[in-house]
Amino acid sequence: MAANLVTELESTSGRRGNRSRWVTVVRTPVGAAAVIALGALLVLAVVAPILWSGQATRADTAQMLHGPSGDHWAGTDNLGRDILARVLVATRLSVELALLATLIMVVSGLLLGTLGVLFGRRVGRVTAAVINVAVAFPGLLLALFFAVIFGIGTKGAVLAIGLAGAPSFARLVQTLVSGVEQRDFVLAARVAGVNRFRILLRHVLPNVGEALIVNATIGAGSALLSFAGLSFLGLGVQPPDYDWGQLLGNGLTGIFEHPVAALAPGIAVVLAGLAFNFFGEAVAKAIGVTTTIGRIRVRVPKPAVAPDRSEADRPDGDTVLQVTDLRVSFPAAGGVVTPVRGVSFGMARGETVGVVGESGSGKSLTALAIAQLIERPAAVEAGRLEFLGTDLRGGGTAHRDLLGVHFSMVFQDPMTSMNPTHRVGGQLAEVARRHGGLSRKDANDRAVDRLDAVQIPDPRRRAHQYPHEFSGGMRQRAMIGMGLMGDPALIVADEPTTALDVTVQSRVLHLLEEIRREQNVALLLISHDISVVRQVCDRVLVMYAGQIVEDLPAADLHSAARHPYTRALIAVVPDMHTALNQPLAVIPGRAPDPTSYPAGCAFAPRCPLATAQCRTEAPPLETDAAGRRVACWNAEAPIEVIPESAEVLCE
Ligand SMILES: Nc1ncnc2c1ncn2[C@@H]1O[C@H](COP(=O)(O)OP(=O)(O)OP(=O)(O)O)[C@@H](O)[C@H]1O
Repeated sequence: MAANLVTELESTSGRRGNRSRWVTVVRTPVGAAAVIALGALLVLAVVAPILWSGQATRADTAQMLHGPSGDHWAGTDNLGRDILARVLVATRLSVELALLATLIMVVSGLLLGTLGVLFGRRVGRVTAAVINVAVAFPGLLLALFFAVIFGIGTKGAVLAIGLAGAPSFARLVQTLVSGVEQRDFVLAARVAGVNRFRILLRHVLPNVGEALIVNATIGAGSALLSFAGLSFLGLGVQPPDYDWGQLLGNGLTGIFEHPVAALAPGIAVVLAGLAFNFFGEAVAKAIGVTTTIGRIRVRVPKPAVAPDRSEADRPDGDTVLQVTDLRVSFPAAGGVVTPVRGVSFGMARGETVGVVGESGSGKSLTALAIAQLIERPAAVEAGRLEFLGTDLRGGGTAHRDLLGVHFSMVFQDPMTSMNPTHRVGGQLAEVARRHGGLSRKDANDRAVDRLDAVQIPDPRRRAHQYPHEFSGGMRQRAMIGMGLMGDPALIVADEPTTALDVTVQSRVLHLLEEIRREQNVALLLISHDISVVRQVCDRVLVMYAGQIVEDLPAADLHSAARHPYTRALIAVVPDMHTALNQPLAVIPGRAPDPTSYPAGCAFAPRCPLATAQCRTEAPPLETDAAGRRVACWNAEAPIEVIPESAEVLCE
């Protein structure tokens, strides 16, 4: 409760903080000047042609090339037209063209930069290579190149400047998008079966939008300057139309006799460029602290939600998941690394299976492979990979729908599991709408009901809040609620409590256990913490170096673990008898890197029982009469060896 309160206070102050940061920016001299200048520029662009176009086009042969006077503050041009009026009137065309070029830059940059999200990594890599080549050319050179291609004139210049800016904008989009793409809420949306286009629109772009807008604003300033440059060179706006660049070019011909004719449009270009740039910089500064990719702010997420499906829709039998010889590989410098090497296990309805092992043992990759969340260039292979009787190998929309409805995933960090830009209730409702075809109202009602089911107080009000308004434990419970929007047969929870404090941890675990019991859902709980797994699970899979080395009932962990690695994991858990004045025990040595697994048993270099056979021959995972599995040549070594080996292992 206290934790919730603190987080809520922090959240509220965070929101207030965001608002006050904006106010602070407007109050800074640069921020205020940028806002005023940009506002004035836009107003001028609208009103100047209405007020002064007559004066700007009226030729007066008696007043040709006059210097500044009371009637003509900036003098007159070679036809006797008022230069100041022309500069003011040219504001509209100059700004319009700059904005148009910026729009082309943004749209083409967005298209290029998001191809990877829409069409997969391979397309993304090709696009990135093309962008990298394009970015290597100076922008002005590209603009001149395109200007020649599209022809001299306004249209050609707009296209040239827009397309010349596209590669660097596309690179920015790619960088920002790739930072969001692998975040848990995006993975959750993928598990929920949300298609790529919708993931891009609803989850990815809202989280990078502000940074893109800021950069587009700065880009508009650059486009304005580039446009002036092209018009100045005679490649942009052509008479009788005129913009600042063209006025500048005209003024420069007589700069020694009549410098104001060149200065006036020159000053206009510089001031307008600065207004856009400073505005962009000021906004960037305002949102820089909070925005970035993980920023907590306005709208929110997409969860793994889905509507009910009757029991009859499910395949027969008690088996929820069957995994045989699962392997996950990645291309690496020296060839291929395989951090998951032949994992096999099954799960029955209502069963709770824990997966333990040191960091890097392949626990998360196993879960991600089951959830179909591993993409190329990584490769997932399996002898069998069946969820509710359906073969998941090869992917496909049907599998996505099946996973979206009956599979749910709870990630480690409740802060990143939900999309910070959407309301919690909306995120829960999304998959119900997608998979169940529920109306918005029904989906929202179900979301409230599910929030209630995971013990979120005042669920109707909470459904309207954003994730940053929830405490860590509440967010994690909401994430679990998201998984309950459908009719889950399997919940995979990857370190669901690691980021939470101890009291909240036990509430979340208790909730998962309650759901498992009441709804007969299978639970795959991944954890570093063998004592948590022992409390919650029926069965434990012990992973080491990408393989299952032992599979045994959780109740037997202390009394009947046979693999020296399992024994060591148990031995290093502190208990009531652990001396508080001694450093905590650790398993000596290091787990092998996936790039260099040793021959024989991967644990042999750290194992006190290792023999010559262990070092040369990998032990098979053998099943005993009781259904327990172990991969160790010395599994039958007397159990008394545990305290002894623990001592050795915990030196
Ligand atoms: N995209 C990747 N490319 C190459 N190697 C990877 C990639 N993702 C994970 N690995 C490697 O695979 C191994 C297993 O990773 P995994 O995340 O499954 O471990 P884990 O047991 O879940 O560890 P932790 O408990 O720290 O999350 C690690 O050595 C990791 O470095």
